[in-house]
Amino acid sequence: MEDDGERSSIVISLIENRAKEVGMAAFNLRSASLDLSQYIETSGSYQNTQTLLQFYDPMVIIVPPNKLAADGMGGVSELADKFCGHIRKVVMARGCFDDTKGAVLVKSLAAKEPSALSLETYYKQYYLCLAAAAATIKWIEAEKGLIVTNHSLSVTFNGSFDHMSIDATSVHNLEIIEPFHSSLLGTTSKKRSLFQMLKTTKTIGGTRLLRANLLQPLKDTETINTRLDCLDELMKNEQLFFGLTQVLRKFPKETVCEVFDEDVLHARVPFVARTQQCFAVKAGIDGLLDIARRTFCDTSEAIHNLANKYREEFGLPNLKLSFNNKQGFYFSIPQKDAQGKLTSKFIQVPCLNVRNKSAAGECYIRTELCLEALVDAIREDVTTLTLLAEALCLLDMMVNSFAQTISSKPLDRYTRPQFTDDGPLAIDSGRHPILETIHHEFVSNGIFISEASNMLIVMGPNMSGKSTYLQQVCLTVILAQIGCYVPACFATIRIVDRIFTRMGSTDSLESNSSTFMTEMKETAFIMQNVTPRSLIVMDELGRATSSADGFSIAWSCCEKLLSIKAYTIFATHMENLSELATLYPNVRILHFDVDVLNNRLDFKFKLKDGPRHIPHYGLLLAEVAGLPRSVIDTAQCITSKITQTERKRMEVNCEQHHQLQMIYRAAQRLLCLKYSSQPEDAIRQALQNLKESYLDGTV
Ligand SMILES: Nc1ncnc2c1ncn2[C@@H]1O[C@H](COP(=O)(O)OP(=O)(O)OP(=O)(O)O)[C@@H](O)[C@H]1O
Repeated sequence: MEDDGERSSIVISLIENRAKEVGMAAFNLRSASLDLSQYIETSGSYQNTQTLLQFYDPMVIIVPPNKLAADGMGGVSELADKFCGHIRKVVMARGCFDDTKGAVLVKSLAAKEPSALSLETYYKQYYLCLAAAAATIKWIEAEKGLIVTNHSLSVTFNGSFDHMSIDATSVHNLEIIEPFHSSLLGTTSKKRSLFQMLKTTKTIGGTRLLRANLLQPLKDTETINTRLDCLDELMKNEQLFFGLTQVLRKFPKETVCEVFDEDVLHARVPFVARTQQCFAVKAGIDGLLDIARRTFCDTSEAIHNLANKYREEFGLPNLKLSFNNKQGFYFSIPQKDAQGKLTSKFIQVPCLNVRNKSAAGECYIRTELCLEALVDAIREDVTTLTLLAEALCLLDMMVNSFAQTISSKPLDRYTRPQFTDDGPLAIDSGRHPILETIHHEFVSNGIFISEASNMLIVMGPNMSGKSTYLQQVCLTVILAQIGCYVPACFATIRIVDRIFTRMGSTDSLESNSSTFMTEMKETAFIMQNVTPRSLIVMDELGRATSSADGFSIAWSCCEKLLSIKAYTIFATHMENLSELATLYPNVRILHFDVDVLNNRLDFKFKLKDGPRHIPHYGLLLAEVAGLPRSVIDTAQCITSKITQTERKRMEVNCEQHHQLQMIYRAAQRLLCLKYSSQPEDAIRQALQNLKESYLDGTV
């Protein structure tokens, strides 16, 4: 690769969509590498993009032509201007930002396809950075005469540097933005998503910020804690909370609507649109505009009066007064009515029409002048205004969403979470934030997962609450990392940098994949992208193929995940998987408590320690679902024979490894005490208790 001795060797392309999602492609000419990033911009001043630009310090920034965003913000093009003191800005036509071409280029040029794009769906999801890649490569080829040969480019994909990354599948599985349309709880009522639950914001900016935060929670403990401090203050100081709620309700209206009339809306019907445009600026702002507006109203009224007069005078009840942008007002009369009745008087309409049109034209010109004057007046303060708008959006999210949600629950239902960099993920009496609002007797469950015990295997019959629990833990972490209280008595969270989920079992017709292939592709994606700070939840991995293969895949995936420090929760029906705990002391087995009464399962939804064998729960549930008795009897016979020998072998194994497990459990308790904020006396006592239970063999 050529090095022309320039200070920087990085070429960046930037593009954004209307939802303020930004795609960036950073090409390093020296190292022949391409970094792709795509993230949602959470601030009007493009803080995320600025951080990345500072990080890369590019020599060229390529942007599409400037187009004011819907909210009047300048967009990435204007941002590039800011950075262009010493950097060259290049504007390339939108057509050069071609995501399909970008995807083809990345696939063919990359030495190794970036694992983050290993699923076809991710090529669709990350279309913006692929569009940026197409523009970057085109510019490099044309301007630098540099041709990248096939399979030689090192391509990496980053989400955003400062945020937790949640892939699209997990956003769907966790029902963060949209709920599944399921009939959970035996009702057909539409379940809400986390976004819908929290969407009590009052401004569009606040709602957008909330959505962006849920899709990209924070990773920076300081910012999260600052938000939580604000929330503490709001929860303590009722007057402040209600005061801010009131002010926020009025604020945007008072400032924005000093000049413009808030009731004036965009309209499609031509005459209504013309009227709305004439009345966009409030009366009293511009004298000449008021006069032009009066003329417009007078001529419009005169035309309507004339139509009424002609109807009566010439006996034309079917005379219709219409309007279009080209002709203005015009009469239409059915031909049979018009014959022999029309006189030259009808010519008067065009005269009124011309006056009406010119009055509207005058209104437009004056309105534009008012708009320019307004823009001039605020131009100097635009940076301050942008910051103010950002602060207002944040305040809207904190007050109207977070504080409002928490305060609408009974006292102490939500608590402030704590954070560590390498401590456990510990939640006491956690609840599912959405299901607990629907289900009045929702049973709380905790979690303790640490580096000494970084995998939980959760077992239990169907319908015992496994999937709900997995979703609950992830949603709690997300809530904590956006700076909100969480539905639990206590929570301490190791900052999570990625959440991965493998749940559900739907075929992907779109990508022509079977249930099993979809499952495997998603699992491969997790294995390739997992980091030591990830939280992984897997629901019944390996059930979509033959039981032996499914089991071996589940087992080996667990082994792979155990070798890194990521925290994994694995829900399964495969009882044999509990044997992992006999080989790996950092695996902990839990089960959902269920009683069997008169051949019926009584679900307790309470998570308990250790494995528990419930004989033939699948058959019991199948019977409830209506499978014929004879079929159930035969199945019962077969399954007893298979499981008897298997159970004996497992029990022997368990006993042998009891001692090792005890050591690990003691280590876990010690780790817990290390991060405990209890007074010294209490910790001494806990250590003493631990010693005694260890000696008794009851840890
Ligand atoms: N903690 C809880 N408290 C009260 N009800 C719960 C709780 N957890 C789950 N439920 C109820 O149980 C139903 C089934 O839960 P869930 O789907 O999580 O079970 P599952 O064990 O994953 O089942 P399967 O193995 O068949 O997928 C939920 O729809 C909910 O109504």
